[in-house]
Amino acid sequence: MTDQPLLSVRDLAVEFGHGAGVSRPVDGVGFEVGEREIVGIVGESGCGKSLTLLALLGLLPSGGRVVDGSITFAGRDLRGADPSVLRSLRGRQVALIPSDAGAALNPVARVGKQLRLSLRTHRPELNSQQRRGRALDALRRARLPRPEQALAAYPHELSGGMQQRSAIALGLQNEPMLLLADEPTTALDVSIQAEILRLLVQLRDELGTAIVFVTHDISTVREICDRVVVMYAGQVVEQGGVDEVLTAPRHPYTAALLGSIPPLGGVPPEQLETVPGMPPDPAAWPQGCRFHARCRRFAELGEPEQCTTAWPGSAEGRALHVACHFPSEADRVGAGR
Ligand SMILES: Nc1ncnc2c1ncn2[C@@H]1O[C@H](COP(=O)(O)OP(=O)(O)OP(=O)(O)O)[C@@H](O)[C@H]1O
Repeated sequence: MTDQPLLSVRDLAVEFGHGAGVSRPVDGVGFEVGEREIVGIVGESGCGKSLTLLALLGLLPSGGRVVDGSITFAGRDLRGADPSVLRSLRGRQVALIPSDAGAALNPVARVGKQLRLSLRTHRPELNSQQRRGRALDALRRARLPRPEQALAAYPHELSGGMQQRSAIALGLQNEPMLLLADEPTTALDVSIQAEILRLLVQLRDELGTAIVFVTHDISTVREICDRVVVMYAGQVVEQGGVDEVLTAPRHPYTAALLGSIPPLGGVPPEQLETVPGMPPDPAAWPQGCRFHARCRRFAELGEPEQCTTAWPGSAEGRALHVACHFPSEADRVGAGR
């Protein structure tokens, strides 16, 4: 790995709306991704994970805009980049795999045609025979069992798992440096989910592609990621190496998320605890630590005033970082809720 991270995001903020109706669902997010690294972004629904990914590629939904921060990819400033630069980057150096393969694949075009069209855009130097060969290679790499048949198939003729493998092949055939995967397995059966996760790790090992993996399920982070970024209410509350953060979470929110998944060995789903309460609204973020109203430690400590008045710090850069006024030194799963 070089000294410079492949991707560096600092103080990223995204807003929607205007005047009194403004909301800021991403509010000061910072993290880095090194070459060949798999970084998981985890947090409950609505905490800003997807918008963070979309902002990196200039793909925010209409009305959304980046209002603060910097995005540096392979030494280039992406925040200030021209839309044409971002367009040529997408699919060539950075690929996005959405949760629903249907959104990545065109339903009315055969898989092979879609792969070849993308190659024609990003690799104009290849002739049609080379494009076909390369498309076939991409499907083989994505471990489609009958790649020739898949080339000739329409997406609806493939199973959900095979569609997702085709979407991964489409994303990876140009050998991008970075793959952004937004909940890439949620639409799939549990056994297929595990296969797709294994596939992503294999592809990183074979091609050296760094991966940012967005999920609300912290157990998948444990399986495939090197580092984890925990988001809550538009901010990063804890980040660091997976082993460190997931075995000894320092932020009460991380501990609560870990308490809401089955321990290894499993318990019946009805006995699982979720994080009690609801996340706040991005149009009216609470003052101080945004988690305080749901934080067991805040209650146990007698509701310290600083938790309700002061944001506990920023979580930037690679170093293990926790944004809490009262972090655990060596918390254990569930102990900090
Ligand atoms: N198009 C939009 N206009 C206004 N606000 C939006 C828009 N899209 C998202 N938001 C707001 O941003 C918040 C974060 O959305 P985002 O999709 O990034 O969450 P997420 O963490 O990826 O959740 P999930 O796991 O459900 O996908 C949402 O809760 C919503 O309040």
